[in-house]
Amino acid sequence: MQRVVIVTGANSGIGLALCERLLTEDSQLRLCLACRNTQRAEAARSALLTSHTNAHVDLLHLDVGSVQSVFTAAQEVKARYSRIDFLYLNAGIMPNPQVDVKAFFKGLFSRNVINMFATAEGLLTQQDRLNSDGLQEVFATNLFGHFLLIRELEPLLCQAGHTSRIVWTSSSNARRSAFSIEDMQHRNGTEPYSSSKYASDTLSLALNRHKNNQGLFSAVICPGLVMTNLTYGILPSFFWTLIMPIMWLHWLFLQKSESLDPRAKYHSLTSGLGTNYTQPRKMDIDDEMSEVLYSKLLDLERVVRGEANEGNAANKLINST
Ligand SMILES: NC(=O)C1=CN([C@@H]2O[C@H](COP(=O)(O)OP(=O)(O)OC[C@H]3O[C@@H](n4cnc5c(N)ncnc54)[C@H](OP(=O)(O)O)[C@@H]3O)[C@@H](O)[C@H]2O)C=CC1
Ligand SMILES: CC(C)=CCC[C@@H](C)[C@H]1CC[C@H]2C3=C(CC[C@]12C)[C@@]1(C)CCC(=O)C[C@@H]1CC3
Repeated sequence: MQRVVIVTGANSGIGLALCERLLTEDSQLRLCLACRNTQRAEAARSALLTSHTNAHVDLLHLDVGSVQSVFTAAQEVKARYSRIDFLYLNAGIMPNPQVDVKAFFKGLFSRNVINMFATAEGLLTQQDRLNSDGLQEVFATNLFGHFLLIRELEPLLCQAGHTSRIVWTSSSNARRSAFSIEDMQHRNGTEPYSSSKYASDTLSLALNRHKNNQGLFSAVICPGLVMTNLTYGILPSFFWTLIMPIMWLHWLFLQKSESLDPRAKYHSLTSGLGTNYTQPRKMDIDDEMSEVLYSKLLDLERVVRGEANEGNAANKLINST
């Protein structure tokens, strides 16, 4: 049977590389690129069709950071497909990143140096803002839009006798201490990216608890450090060339293993000999918090559905979540 795969943020970076790989693994796929920028999406589709001439590649307009766009895109998906096999939740932003250079040099000579290179702990802050729905942009894009998409697509994801999978592109930068359940949108901090990625790890756990019995399974992956538009937004490309030898040395310390566990994040790594492999690592998440987050997201979903139906002002949202 032809498998249906949807990838958000598929027009560049990791999303596009993933699509390339998926078509190499299974040329019969029905692959749907869910992107907000139509021009870039078309360019991505053409590039994929150049290397996979007979592939079936669809385009879907989706701005995952806009509630209305998610609802419209989900309607379109339901009209096009009767089920979804894989939903890759990959779109993500890190707006206005700032590197704390002082902390970097301090970290370089500390015992925490390996961890610093792997997770950027203490090094990176961002400037977030409210979007037109009245939500924090990073939370809305990296987490909530994807949550709404899952909720809207449940009829296609939870089908009797069929297994569907959700895969979140998380990050080693996801950190418990950057996330507060009282402030899930991260209105008050300076690490919205880290917070949103921790929230997706936690949400994945709750989704597994609530949906496994309906045939829906959620997994979290960590791509490591990849040179994309996102990383070029942190440092210019010549800087990356300069620090690459240090970054590469870090990966030499990583070892190989394999399993499948809803509490593990699957890290994509490269050994010192250049072999690529995946390593599951336990996530710092717990059932209780994942349950609270899940119910808070459901509350927020009810609010935005009310907003979408009534067309009310965004201010209500800000006060109620
Ligand atoms: N690069 C890295 O080292 C790491 C990246 N990641 C994660 O990988 C994922 C992909 O990022 P990466 O490939 O690096 O960076 P890119 O900036 O190349 O890709 C991000 C993708 O997300 C899309 N996107 C952003 N905002 C929206 C939106 N509102 N609606 C729809 N699509 C949107 C972008 O589309 P557009 O062209 O329209 O902007 C683009 O296609 C992200 O979730 C990121 O957090 C995780 C760990 C490390
Ligand atoms: C000389 C100087 C100022 C070097 C700074 C190095 C940092 C810019 C990198 C060290 C670890 C990197 C890292 C990321 C960004 C760049 C670093 C902070 C990510 C946060 C990028 C996006 C992710 O999702 C995870 C990455 C972890 C490691």
